[in-house]
Amino acid sequence: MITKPPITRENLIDGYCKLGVDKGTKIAIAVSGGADSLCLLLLSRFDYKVTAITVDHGLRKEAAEEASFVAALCAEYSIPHVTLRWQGDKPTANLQAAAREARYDLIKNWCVEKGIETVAVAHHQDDQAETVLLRLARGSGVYGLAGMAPVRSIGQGVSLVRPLLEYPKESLIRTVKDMGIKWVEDPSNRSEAYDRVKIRKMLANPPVEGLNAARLAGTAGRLRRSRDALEYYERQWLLAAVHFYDEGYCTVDTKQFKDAPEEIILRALASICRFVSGGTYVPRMEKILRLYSALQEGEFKGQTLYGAMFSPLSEHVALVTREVSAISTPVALESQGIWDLRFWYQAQGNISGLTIAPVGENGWIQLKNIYKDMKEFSSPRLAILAMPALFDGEQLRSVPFLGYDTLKDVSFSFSREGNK
Ligand SMILES: Nc1ncnc2c1ncn2[C@@H]1O[C@H](COP(=O)(O)OP(=O)(O)OP(=O)(O)O)[C@@H](O)[C@H]1O
Repeated sequence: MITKPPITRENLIDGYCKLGVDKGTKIAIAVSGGADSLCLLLLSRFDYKVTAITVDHGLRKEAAEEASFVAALCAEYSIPHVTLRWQGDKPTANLQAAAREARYDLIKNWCVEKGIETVAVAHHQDDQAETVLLRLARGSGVYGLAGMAPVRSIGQGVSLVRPLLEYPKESLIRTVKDMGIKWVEDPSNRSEAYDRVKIRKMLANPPVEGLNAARLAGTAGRLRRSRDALEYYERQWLLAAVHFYDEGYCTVDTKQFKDAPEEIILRALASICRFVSGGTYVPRMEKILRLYSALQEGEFKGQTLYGAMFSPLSEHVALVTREVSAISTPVALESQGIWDLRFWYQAQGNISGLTIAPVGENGWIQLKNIYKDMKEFSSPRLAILAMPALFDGEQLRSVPFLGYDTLKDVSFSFSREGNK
């Protein structure tokens, strides 16, 4: 039996420190009201400037009560607390994943507003072990089996940290019990409708000796190091082979495919797709392999993957641009927002009636009528087609990246979104 380390204030400080979070830092702690997140909150409050955040997803009738429970507990301990609500229509498919994404988004936006750069969540060793088994069941490789990251960016300069990943749930419960604190039990944690719950039950009675949470989490830790090493070499390859442009496209030197390990190139291609299309997904391996062989054979004119389009630019250079048809239809311009998941913008002045859309063929024709020589733009045509532009109805009014602007009473700025 592997002994379980107790979680104390001191070793939590060590844990935060390993994740690059110094003592005294402002931290937002995501607190559901369960034993794990209460443990994290109550042990962090002495050495960090903590604010507790509870998200009410509006999906269970008890959620509002749970948020009030956390608020009351925080008031008792003089800890600042805020409840954020997930408003608007909820999807019917993949509700759990959508709720998680919405939760991180709400928390991130709140942190950006308050100038907080660190969000802590209370995932623990048992969660990590379950994640590894779930991913094994889906055929993951090194990247997935490395489990949940101890630290990762969630965009706009905000990091998500998981300082409890090495601690078993049992020790967190023990700590909260010792404090004499009650907590909330989420009923979905028991519902056998979820694969995670089935795996949890299996781990409570492992069919093979050694198939326990500590071992599985240990394996995830080792694979995380392997993954870090692969990412290091992927970055080196990207630096040598790819030129990324702020306008949201890139060029790839296909000569650099030679001699590089396939794993590195496949990962790099996935990163390129994410950069160009703004998504956070990892494209399916078979699809990346198909793209890779097309690139090697030089047969990739207009080949698309996850909203990124690959086209030959010259003999050994591939141009990767955002697939215009994958961009949603024009959206009304607001005073600030994120467009196409790729660009963050801010607009001031008389913006009513204006929309944002890609330049597209319509905008291109209008640009051609204005500029006699389109070659004066350094970006290739396919990249220009996907650039953000402002329209008044069908009329092109501004393409900030090209310096084209007819909106005298509107000031406008674009930058790449978050960490991309
Ligand atoms: N409603 C919530 N409000 C604030 N924080 C939450 C909420 N739900 C979960 N969290 C945070 O996320 C941590 C993990 O919770 P949980 O395992 O339920 O979430 P998840 O990441 O969506 O789940 P899964 O483990 O299924 O991926 C909690 O310990 C807590 O820090």
